[in-house]
Amino acid sequence: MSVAIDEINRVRQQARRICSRAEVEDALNHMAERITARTAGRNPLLLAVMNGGLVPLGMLLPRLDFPLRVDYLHATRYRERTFGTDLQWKKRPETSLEGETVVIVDDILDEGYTLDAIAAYCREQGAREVISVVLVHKQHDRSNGFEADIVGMTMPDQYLFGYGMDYKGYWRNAPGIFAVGEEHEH
Ligand SMILES: O=P(O)(O)OC[C@H]1O[C@H](OP(=O)(O)OP(=O)(O)O)[C@H](O)[C@@H]1O
Ligand SMILES: Nc1nc2[nH]cnc2c(=O)[nH]1
Repeated sequence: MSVAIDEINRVRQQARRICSRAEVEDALNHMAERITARTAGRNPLLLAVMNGGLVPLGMLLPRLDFPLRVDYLHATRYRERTFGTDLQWKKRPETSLEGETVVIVDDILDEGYTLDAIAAYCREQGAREVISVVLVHKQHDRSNGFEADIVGMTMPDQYLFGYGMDYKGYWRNAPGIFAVGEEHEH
């Protein structure tokens, strides 16, 4: 998809900051404590859900001081748009999941279909336990009912970017969590 860089800059300028960098860092600290309590000593395999899971997992790793391994998978429903459709698998994890304690890490749980399908896949592959972790859980009535085990923050029903979450492929790097203005939501 080609997007005019002017639009990308405008979206950032017009966005509302929902969460500061310090607030996100604080949420990451709490998430790391909960992941540690749940999985330290179990030799877990952490899976980043690319692309958005890259940032929260990268920021969690130095906060987790026990033996663990890291792999990734790539599955996407939004594909750089602001609405989701079918889940497309681009890459399955390389590591065998048989008998593993698997920790799936993603940036956001919105309608729930992405993590639901990934957790189901991990179980089908023989994972011993599957723990899902998200930085953000968005609140609305369109959820499929899937709940993550560890949630950093809950957020209102707006299209968000920053800390892994993109706007048309951009601003995953934004230092905070921002809601795009309504004029850019679709
Ligand atoms: O709960 P859901 O409504 O299923 O949506 C959540 C998913 O949407 C985003 O991924 P996206 O498909 O945008 O791909 P990305 O990770 O490359 O941004 C996000 O990273 C989650 O994986
Ligand atoms: N960037 C981004 N990706 C999403 N995927 C599902 N919901 C969202 C959202 O609000 N922002």
